[in-house]
Amino acid sequence: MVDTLTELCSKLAGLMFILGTIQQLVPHSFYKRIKSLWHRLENYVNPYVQITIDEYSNNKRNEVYALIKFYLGTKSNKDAKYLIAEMYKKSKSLAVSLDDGEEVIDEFHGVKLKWNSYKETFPDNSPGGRSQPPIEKKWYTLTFNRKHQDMVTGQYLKHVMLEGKAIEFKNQKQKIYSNNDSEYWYWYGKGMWRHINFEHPATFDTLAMDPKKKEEIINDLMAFTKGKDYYSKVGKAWKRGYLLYGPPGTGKSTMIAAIANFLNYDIYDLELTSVKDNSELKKLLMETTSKSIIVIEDIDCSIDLTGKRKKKKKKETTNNEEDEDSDSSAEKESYNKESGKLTLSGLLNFIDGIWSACGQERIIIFTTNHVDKLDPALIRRGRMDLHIEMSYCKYEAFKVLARNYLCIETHPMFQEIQRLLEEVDVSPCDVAENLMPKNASGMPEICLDNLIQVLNKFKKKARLSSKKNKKFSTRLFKTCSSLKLMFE
Ligand SMILES: Nc1ncnc2c1ncn2[C@@H]1O[C@H](COP(=O)(O)OP(=O)(O)OP(=O)(O)O)[C@@H](O)[C@H]1O
Ligand SMILES: [Mg+2]
Repeated sequence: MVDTLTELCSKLAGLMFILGTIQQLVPHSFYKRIKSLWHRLENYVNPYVQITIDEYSNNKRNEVYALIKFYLGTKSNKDAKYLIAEMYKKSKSLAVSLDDGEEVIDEFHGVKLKWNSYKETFPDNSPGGRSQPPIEKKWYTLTFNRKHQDMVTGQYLKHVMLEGKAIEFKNQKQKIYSNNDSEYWYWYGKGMWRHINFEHPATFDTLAMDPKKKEEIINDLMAFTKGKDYYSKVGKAWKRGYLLYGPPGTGKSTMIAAIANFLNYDIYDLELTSVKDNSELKKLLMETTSKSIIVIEDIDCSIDLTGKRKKKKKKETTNNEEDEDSDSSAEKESYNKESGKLTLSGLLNFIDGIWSACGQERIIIFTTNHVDKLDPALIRRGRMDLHIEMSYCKYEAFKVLARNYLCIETHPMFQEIQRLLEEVDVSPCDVAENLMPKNASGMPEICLDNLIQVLNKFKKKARLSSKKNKKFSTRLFKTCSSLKLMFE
């Protein structure tokens, strides 16, 4: 069969030569007719088109090849007999791909497409190359009928790329980035972000909080990830802001880890105190990727934004231009004229300025222990779309912790714990700490009893401090009354 085809091709090449000669001898219109007849004959004999995708192009790894490899990995399980399982450096699990010489038939919109995998090895003839292992050349070919060429190049290959990217993303290990000190990247020429693999075990299942609130957050996240078309329809950048607030140890950082694991997003942990000025903040933002969470922890401690705003308000008041709407005043501000400083307006631009739209699918999270200290402009809806209060541990949250730490759903001692949790403010962190088995026996009763004792101590402390507060306020009241009498 191959021999016959080779013979046919050489005959067609001969005909081509004859056609070239005819072009010079016959009138143009006649030549055009012969040419169209020729094309029809050519399509009849060989109606197939073949596209080759090499593993390397211009000495660089071809990204398209890598994406096709991911795509074919999912298709190959049904058709191909010989597969290769590989563990990529960046991958969470084993990736399966076609072995050399294998073939897969794919179908798209009812059209059959044939993929083949090839490998060739040859010795390295470069100077000193003899001692090196042989050079490997790998490539895929995609064969399809010529009449589907537009569909294949227009739609099918786009579909393969998108699917390949989705599989690559799902398999990729998550990373957590932290920003380098500006001097570090200036002098050492390193990037602005440093990263390590992110391997936090927190999930929404292990997060102790009110189940209704948890469901709301999960629904919000799911709507966000599926909202590409919606965001573009309403003309909004595809990003969402969350403000997590609450006392220490209530799970704000744990929530961030759970969100990252739920969405499989990378985390950019932005340390504002290491950022020199607004332009550096802008550069940092531009270096973040899509499908990521930008986190600013303890935003109230990171930068004295409120102080600067207060100064401005004072100035405005003296000018008799007091503006009650702090939000709009913040947006207008170009105060401080302190170019070379990180300012509130810089941060607001970071969140929703024009350059915040330079990537897609991004979540920005602020955490704070003191929500009342924050400038209203910073956390208004639209910037921080969802305000999530992480509160003290109540009974529902305790049950999640008991399941996590002791593997129990219920216990007779739960009743007393429920009663105590209604009376005292204790963080999930403190509850979790007391549920951890402290000896080898790991008996749940010991841990629960331990927790009850601690809760009782909290209760006693709370009672004492409320008594002290009462005494103090009575004394204050008395002093004020006597002062009032004196002045009257
Ligand atoms: N809601 C929670 N669900 C599960 N574990 C929690 C929760 N809250 C706290 N923990 C446990 O307590 C530890 C501390 O919690 P975390 O660091 O998330 O608190 P935080 O609110 O970020 O505190 P801070 O305000 O001090 O930063 C976590 O490692 C986790 O084990
Ligand atoms: Mg924290």
